[in-house]
Amino acid sequence: MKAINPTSTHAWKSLTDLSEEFNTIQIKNLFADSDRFQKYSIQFEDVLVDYSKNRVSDDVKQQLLNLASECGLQEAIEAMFTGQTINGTEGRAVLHTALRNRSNTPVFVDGEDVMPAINGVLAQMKSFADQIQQGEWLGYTGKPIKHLVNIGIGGSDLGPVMVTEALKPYQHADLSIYFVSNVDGTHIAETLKQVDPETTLFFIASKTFTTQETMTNAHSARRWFLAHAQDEAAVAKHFVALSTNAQAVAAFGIDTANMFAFWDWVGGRYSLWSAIGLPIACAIGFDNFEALLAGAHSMDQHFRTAEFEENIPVILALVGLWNTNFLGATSEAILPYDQYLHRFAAYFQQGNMESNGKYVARDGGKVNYATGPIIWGEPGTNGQHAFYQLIHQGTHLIPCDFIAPAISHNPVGDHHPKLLSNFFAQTEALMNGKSLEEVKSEMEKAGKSAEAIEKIAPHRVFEGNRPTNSILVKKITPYTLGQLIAMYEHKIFVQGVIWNIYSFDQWGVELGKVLANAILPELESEEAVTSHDASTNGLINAYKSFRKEA
Ligand SMILES: O=P(O)(O)OC[C@H]1O[C@](O)(CO)[C@@H](O)[C@@H]1O
Repeated sequence: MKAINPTSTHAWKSLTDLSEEFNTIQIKNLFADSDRFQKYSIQFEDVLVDYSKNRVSDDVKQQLLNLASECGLQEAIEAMFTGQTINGTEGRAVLHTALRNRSNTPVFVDGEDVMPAINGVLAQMKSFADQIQQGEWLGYTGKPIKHLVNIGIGGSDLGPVMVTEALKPYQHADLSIYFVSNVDGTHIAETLKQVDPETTLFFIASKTFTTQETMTNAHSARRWFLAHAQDEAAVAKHFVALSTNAQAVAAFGIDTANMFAFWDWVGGRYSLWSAIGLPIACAIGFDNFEALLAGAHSMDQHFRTAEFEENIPVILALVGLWNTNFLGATSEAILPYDQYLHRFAAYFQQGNMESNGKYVARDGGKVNYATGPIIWGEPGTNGQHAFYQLIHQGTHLIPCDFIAPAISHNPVGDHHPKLLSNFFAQTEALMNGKSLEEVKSEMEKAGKSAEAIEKIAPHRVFEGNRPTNSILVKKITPYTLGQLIAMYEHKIFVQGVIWNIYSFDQWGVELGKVLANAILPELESEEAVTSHDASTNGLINAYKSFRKEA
């Protein structure tokens, strides 16, 4: 992959010039072009992406496309899909696309086709998920499994949580699923209160099988289980491992026959397509898991082959980059108008921020431009009654992605048209705003006094001109969900390429882990610590003093 400082490109300079005009240009005025919606929206199968409500013109779009070319995007895409070592700091390929490569064409890493191994694990997953779904996998007292408990954190948690929540309508009626991630004992304790050891299956999900939180929760689950089962041999019926580390799985006491493998070229936050997806397959059935893979594969094909100007992930990435690097946005909100997608923003908080939250460029120098934005969001309409105030009238420019299905899984009364009317209204309001004149005239019509109008009217003005993308899908199915996830994954990839950073490592999470491991033994004794700065010493010593009263 080319290592190019994007600010040294011709396109970056042109975009900088254009940004002077586009910092103040009114999006609503751009709609004087009656073809704007057609020109600035892309439909791929049942996914429609409308990016027309952005401060984007033909010139801006052209320069963004030039930027992508100058930064070697096409070569970078091919490098990823063909298994080249694009994770430069860990010396690894990045092949979540191979995990869902339904065309089954060979994909080589170091001269070896990875597809047979992928297909082998998928077959193992199918056989296991079928047994769970059909009530054939029996616990130590001969009863079928009813409760699925995934123990994992980060990428070994967020993907399966988000997908099983999003696809709840597809979940087997006799199965319930729980997720334990936090090392806070409350998480495992409250979960174990809800399940029965005779009918519970634990998935210990960890790429490394060394993560402190996961191992601590896994040991607690094992102790709890053995306190009931009183038989080590029963562990094999109730614990499976999803990992790349067979040695650590065996050391934990899980038979490697109950291990579902994946590989170092699967990044944690891109791993739901791998064995990490086993709880998904068990909850919604393997056919539905395969449909999820197929949806992602279709988006992969679109991403790899569509012209950049008609390429959804590329366009979303470029528009996001325009907002971040040229129009001053520092965060992006993901706002699904679908209750089932309530963990979607949290999922991409890791996906995006762990990938592109980096200030070191590929050559080891410090970047001189903004990289990954802060990602956040909640489902509409809840967010409207919480933080939309700031999006509409705050001092920060916050580009928003609105996501909604046209068809609800729960067509109760008029809930869905009401939900969607809010979606459409918000994007319109964010763009159009409301002028002082409009407010004054409304207040006059409502019979307000001149004094009240003078005092209150400015507070009721909306500047508007807030950029939004609208992503409308026909229905949230396993297939379309796979498409949406892959769409955002590739958006992150494109931005990482242009920002000239390594999107697939996560060194920034290491320091805190190391320091916590150093502090843990210091918490054992009651003696005051003096080994840190005054604040950290003070806090540790206050903790030791408070806990005496426990
Ligand atoms: O699957 P593992 O190895 O337990 O790691 C869990 C998570 O921890 C991280 O390494 C961050 O600490 C994530 O990238 C990863 O998804």
